[in-house]
Amino acid sequence: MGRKGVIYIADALFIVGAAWQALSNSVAAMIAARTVVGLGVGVGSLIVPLYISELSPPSHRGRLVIINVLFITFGQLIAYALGIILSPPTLSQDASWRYMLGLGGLPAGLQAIIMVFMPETPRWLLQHSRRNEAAKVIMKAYGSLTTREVDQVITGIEAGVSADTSDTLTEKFKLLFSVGGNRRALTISCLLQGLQQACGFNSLMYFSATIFTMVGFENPTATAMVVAGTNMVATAIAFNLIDRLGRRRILLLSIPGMAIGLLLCALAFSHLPMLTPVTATTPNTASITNPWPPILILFMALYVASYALGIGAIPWVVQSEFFPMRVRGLGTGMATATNWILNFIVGASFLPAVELMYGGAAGLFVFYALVCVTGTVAVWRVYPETKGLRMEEIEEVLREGWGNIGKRVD
Ligand SMILES: O[C@H]1[C@H](O)[C@@H](O)[C@H](O)[C@@H](O)[C@H]1O
Repeated sequence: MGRKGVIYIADALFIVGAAWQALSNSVAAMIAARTVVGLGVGVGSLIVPLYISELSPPSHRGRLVIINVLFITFGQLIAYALGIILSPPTLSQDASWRYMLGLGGLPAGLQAIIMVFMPETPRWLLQHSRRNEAAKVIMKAYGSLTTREVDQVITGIEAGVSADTSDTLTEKFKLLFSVGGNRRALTISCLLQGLQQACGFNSLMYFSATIFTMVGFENPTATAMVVAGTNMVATAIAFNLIDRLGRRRILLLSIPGMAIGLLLCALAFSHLPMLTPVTATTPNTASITNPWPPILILFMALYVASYALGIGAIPWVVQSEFFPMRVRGLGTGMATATNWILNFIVGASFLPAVELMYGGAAGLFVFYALVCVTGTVAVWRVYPETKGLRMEEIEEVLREGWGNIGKRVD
């Protein structure tokens, strides 16, 4: 079917799911429709970074994968903006949510149209013995290469392809877990993806409007755009920094930065009279004279910016370049699954945790800060700097142990 085929499937799931949500008239239909969209999210978030990394020349791979994250954060910002624009009085209560959910199919439709003009990846073409087409795609994607250089790239890809196609899934699992370098690549990728979610960032993405209602903002959705906007701007900055500063250094600055931001948010929460998430349907006007709400926004922006500069984008880059070709599909699949499982747990536990935990939101943010502190130690222990290394050299670094930890490679 090819990588493009799988992208079309993801797009179809988004379009059908979005239309179904917009037209649904019962909770059961809505759950079914959201499940379809959920499948689209799962398929899309695995295949798109893989497509990008297989198509891009090694020197640009990291930054091109971050462009994908940049567009995700842009989409999140647009979603918030549409939430404001389409709400009553612009549209009636019933029409507003139908349009919001239905419009979710639009970017997928656009992507499907653009994909018609995009090539298959050289790797897939070589897997299907379409050498001439693969050479053309490489020429186009890599820029100016001589025929000899193109041949070299093809030989490199073919070596991986032939090993890959002859392995069964069980063999791949065995390879992934029994070969030290692969196991280490898997540990690091899953650790980073897990940390990206367990730090609680998406509880802000999903519930910041609820949080701002709880502490008394009159226009909580507009305020929540600060979170989505900061996330996008800082991801754009990460795009420029990643190859210059090095991933390890960025991570070891950004994760402690997040812990500080979270603790400061907890401090702000403890000074705010808060409604519970359940009763917070109308703003808590009692706290409007309190100086802490704007301070809370500032602290949240610090947390979000620290997140987006490092752990928000880097795990996607790492998983696309740490695995040797032979186990890349399986390895990136497991790391992506780790991301979404923890995303689900954080999303589903946020409201009950605020309600039930000691200290409410403040307590929960202290917990997230502890996750960040543990994460900093784990990254410091196992993540080697790979700045400026080619993918084969990264394999070399992880073959014997956790690599050149803490040493500069430039
Ligand atoms: O890399 C992305 C990005 O940071 C998004 O803002 C976040 O919502 C996703 O969970 C994450 O995977």
